[in-house]
Parts: sequence; structure tokens; C-alpha cells
Amino acid sequence: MASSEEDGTNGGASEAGEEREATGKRRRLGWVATAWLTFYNIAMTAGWLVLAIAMARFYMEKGTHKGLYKSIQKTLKFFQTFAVLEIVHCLIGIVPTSVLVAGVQVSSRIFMVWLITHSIKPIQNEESVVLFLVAWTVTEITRYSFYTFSLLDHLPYFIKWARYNFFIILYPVGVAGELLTIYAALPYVKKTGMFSIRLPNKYNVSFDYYYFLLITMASYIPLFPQLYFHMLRQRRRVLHGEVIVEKDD
Ligand SMILES: CCCCCCCCCCCCC/C=C/C(=O)SCCNC(=O)CCNC(=O)[C@H](O)C(C)(C)COP(=O)(O)OP(=O)(O)OC[C@H]1O[C@@H](n2cnc3c(N)ncnc32)[C@H](O)[C@@H]1OP(=O)(O)O
Repeated sequence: MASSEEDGTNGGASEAGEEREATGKRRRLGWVATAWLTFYNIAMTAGWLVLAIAMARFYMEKGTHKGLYKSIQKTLKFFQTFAVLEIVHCLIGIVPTSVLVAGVQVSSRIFMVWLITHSIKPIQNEESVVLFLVAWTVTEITRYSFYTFSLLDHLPYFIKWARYNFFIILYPVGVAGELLTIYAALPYVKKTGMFSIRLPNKYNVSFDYYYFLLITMASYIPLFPQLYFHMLRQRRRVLHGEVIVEKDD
């Protein structure tokens, strides 16, 4: 049966409970951490909104996705790299997310931005790049506005609903875009031998970026379900009020 929260009616008792919980959380967090997180989340929401508007404008003006990545790359690199702070937030304990979960999420994005899309120019116009860019952008606008409004104690229900429902589709779409982009990069990486270290050399080490990419793609198989099921547990906890015990902390 749908809870009162889920159907949007949100009873007075649960509202009062949420209010108390939010105030308690803020008190536990301290004003410096609350102020910083509020600033951080507002900045990130704005950054991803700018990106969304730039992508929409580009597509409306040019009518093609070709050249889209090049036109938005600076903003994307800046805000996605800024997300490294999410790992720091977990490490210093100002957000309750597991370092492991945030680490896998953020590092895979940084990897996609810097070591794939930025470094391998011939793949920048692939449709798959648009796929993950759109999935990331919608997700991040929703996620950071969710955190911002939660911290300000004025969380509209539709943002909460969007935060814990959009990912059901956007996560697989984003991951498909990422995997297809890495796949498209493989021939170029093999041909150029980029980022690879060949023997003999004075350190006697070798590294093949092509095989590294194959291993990275394979690592999505065990890692992505962990993130997806983590989000499904968060969804049950927040939208259905279930008490969840996380094992990965
Ligand atoms: C070197 C190469 C490495 C390669 C590795 C390859 C393998 C990779 C495999 C997986 C690849 C994934 C790629 C990703 C693709 C995409 O993103 S596609 C687009 C769709 N994506 C999503 O939907 C992303 C979903 N992910 C997330 O939301 C997070 O990143 C998360 C870390 C996975 C989950 O977040 P979590 O914090 O656990 O959940 P929440 O419910 O949002 O928050 C929990 C509590 O924490 C508070 N909180 C968190 N952050 C903040 C913040 N910035 N400010 C304030 N508060 C925050 C939040 O309010 C919650 O509080 P409580 O309700 O009190 O618990």
C-alpha cells in the first residue's frame, strides 16, 4: 500500500516528525558544515543547470549533437571535478554516505570526463556521450536541489519523488552511455598506444591502457548493481519509511 508520503498527501504527524528530524540533523551537523553544504549544493545545482541550458541551446541552434561536448566541456569538467569534494564530505563525516559508494560513483565520473572524453578527441561526437551527459545532468540537478532544499527544511515533495525515482531509468541510461563511449574509444587506444608503458624501460614496468579499459568495463558488472541496489534501498527508506541496515559502511 502507498504511504501518505508517497501519494503526496503527507500527514501532519509525519510532517512534524520530519521537521524535528531535520532540526536535529542540523544541530548535530553544526552551522559551519550546514553553511558549507548549503553553499556547495546551491553551487552544484546552478552549475548543472547552466550545463542543461547550454546543451538545450546548442541543440536548438545547431540541430545536431556534433560539437556539443566541445561547447560544454569547460563547465562539465569544472563541476564534475568539484564533485571530488563529495568523497571529502564522507571522509570528514559531514554527510552519512559511505566513502566506498561515493568513491566509486565520483571516480567513475572523473575517469569518464578526464581519461576518456577529454583525452580521446575522436569519440567526443559519439551519441553515447550525449546519453551519459543528459543522464548525469538531469540526475545532478535533481540530487543537488534535493540536498539544498532538505538543508533549508523546505523540500517540495516532487523533488524528493524525482530524486528517488528518476535514477531507476537514468542510472542504466548513464551507464549504457559510459560503456558505449569506452567501447568506442577502444580502437583508437589500441592504435595509438596512449597512456601505455612498454617494456623495456628503466623501471621495468608495463601498462596497457587498452586492457585497463577492458578491465574497467568488466568492473561495471559487479560495481554498478551495488550502486543501483544502494539507491533502491535509499528509495525504500526515504519514500516508504523502511528501516534499512547498510552493510557496506
Ligand atoms: C579509476 C576508474 C574507476 C572506474 C570504476 C568503474 C566502475 C563503476 C561502476 C558504476 C558506474 C556508475 C556511473 C554513474 C553513472 C551515473 O551517474 S548515470 C546517471 C544516474 N545517476 C544516479 O542516479 C546517481 C545516483 N547516485 C547518487 O545519488 C550518489 O552518488 C550515491 C553516492 C550513489 C548515493 O548517494 P547517498 O548519499 O548514499 O544517498 P542519498 O539518499 O542521496 O543521501 C544519503 C544521506 O546523505 C545526505 N547527503 C548526501 N550528500 C549530501 C550533500 N551533498 N549535502 C547534504 N546532505 C547530503 C542526504 O541528505 C541523506 O541524508 P539522510 O536522509 O539524513 O540520510
